[in-house]
Amino acid sequence: MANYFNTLPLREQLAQLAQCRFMHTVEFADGVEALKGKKMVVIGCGAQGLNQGLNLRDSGLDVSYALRPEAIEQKRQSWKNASENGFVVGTYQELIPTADVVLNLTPDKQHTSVVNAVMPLMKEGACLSYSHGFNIVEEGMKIRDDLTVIMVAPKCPGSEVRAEYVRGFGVPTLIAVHEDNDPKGEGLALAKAYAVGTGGHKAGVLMSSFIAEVKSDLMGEQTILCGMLQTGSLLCFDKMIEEGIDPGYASRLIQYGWETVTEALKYGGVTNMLDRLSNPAKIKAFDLSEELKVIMRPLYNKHQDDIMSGHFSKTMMEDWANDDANLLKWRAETAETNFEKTPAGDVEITEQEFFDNGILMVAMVKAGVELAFETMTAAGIIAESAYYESLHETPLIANTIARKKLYEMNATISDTAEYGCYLYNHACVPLLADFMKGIKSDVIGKGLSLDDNGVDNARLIEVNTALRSHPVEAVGSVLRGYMADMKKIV
Ligand SMILES: NC(=O)C1=CN([C@@H]2O[C@H](COP(=O)(O)OP(=O)(O)OC[C@H]3O[C@@H](n4cnc5c(N)ncnc54)[C@H](OP(=O)(O)O)[C@@H]3O)[C@@H](O)[C@H]2O)C=CC1
Ligand SMILES: CC[C@](O)(C(C)=O)C(=O)O
Ligand SMILES: [Mg+2]
Ligand SMILES: [Mg+2]
Repeated sequence: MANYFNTLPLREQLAQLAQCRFMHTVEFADGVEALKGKKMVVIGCGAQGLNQGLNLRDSGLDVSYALRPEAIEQKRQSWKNASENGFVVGTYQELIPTADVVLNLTPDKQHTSVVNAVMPLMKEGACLSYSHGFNIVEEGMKIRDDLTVIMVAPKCPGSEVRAEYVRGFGVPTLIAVHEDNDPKGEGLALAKAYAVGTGGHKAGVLMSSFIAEVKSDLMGEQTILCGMLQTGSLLCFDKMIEEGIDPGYASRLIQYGWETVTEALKYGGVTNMLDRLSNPAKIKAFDLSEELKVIMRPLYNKHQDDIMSGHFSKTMMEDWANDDANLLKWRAETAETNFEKTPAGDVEITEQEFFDNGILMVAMVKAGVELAFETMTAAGIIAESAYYESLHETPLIANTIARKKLYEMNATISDTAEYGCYLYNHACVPLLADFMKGIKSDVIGKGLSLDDNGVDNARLIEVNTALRSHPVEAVGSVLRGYMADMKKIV
């Protein structure tokens, strides 16, 4: 198997990367009809498997779970997830031959072996679905000619796929049909019905390609979504301790601060997040973020370049072949960091205080969102896709940190995202060492504490104009217009 993307001529690579069309509500008028009465068999019952399955069943579809024998015999968590929720559970041999649609929701690392095991059992003309195209794009998996291959990729963690559905909404979703595998021309109808079944159509569906999804998903998760939040958490915590802030307060400010400041981002973009600060604090956050962008831009470019060239996937696959040695080591190291080991203190922080005392966190989010968006679009990824993979998903990942710190984030995201997050973190911490030397508790921990909130009018207008005219704000305000039913979290 060879990297599929790298086998394509440049013009085809560019065409696939640029594939992105926002789908209109009327295109989902048939609801889940294309899947009604069809047997959907999910392989794996983890973060995406369980939550997508619950939504699909609540949308009136027939869902069951095929698990590997050891998971059933040992009554593993996947078995508990499926059976305690009342789903039929069986082996591949029992369930795959009955399936009209097989949903491969196992970790990316397992896709080649899982697909090789289930493909011979799949009935003629059935459909194989993924929620991330790594196996097809980066590993070059070849699927039997009679099978339809689709992708329905929610742009958020599995827990939020369920939470948003239960709130009556959904999460933005990318759908695609693998052009090498659409023998009956029904891939799009199946993918649309699946997106409706998970609730995705209420938040916005992009008709994309396997390639555009993979190259943007990897970039978002490694940089702003997970890498930046992890790096920011560790650096901000250590700085506060160095500055004599109470550890319990510092821990709480970060653990819940990402969620609070990015809630403002979710509702009104970077502009609204910075508008929540006083005028002097806004100018300070803006200046810090401009400085951060200059320092971090080469790192964002490197991540995007390594993703495009296949270097990232090659090195991660080497780690897979080495029993995840790096992943497991980095996971254990993260558990030992000061931030992870310090429980949030029993101290009240008001919603506004998270902004006032977290100016650096706001600056980091702004810098990360804008850099990720700028880097993705410069690489040929369309603005809508880049928006979902940067600004839109950041609050959804921040929510996981509020639950149980970095542990929860890294447990909830895919192993692929977790691996990329550590790579970014290891490169970004030393990169920001000098910058952090100049940081004091006025921008993280205590707030500016000014007697006078006066600012220079011309400078404030300059900052406001720059904020509002960034391209992520333009596409964001259009896309958020489609998400009017989005529910408040904090
Ligand atoms: N995590 C997320 O939020 C997102 C994930 N995705 C994509 O969704 C897919 C699933 O990821 P995610 O939900 O994180 O996965 P998880 O790690 O949460 O779940 C994996 C499931 O697969 C089972 N599994 C593991 N190894 C094997 C194997 N060799 N054979 C069969 N089953 C196996 C596990 O059960 P057991 O070990 O008990 O057998 C478990 O139930 C990936 O393609 C990922 O990129 C897309 C968007 C977001
Ligand atoms: C942010 C990581 C993600 O891509 C996701 C939840 O969308 C993943 O792979 O987990
Ligand atoms: Mg993703
Ligand atoms: Mg991902």
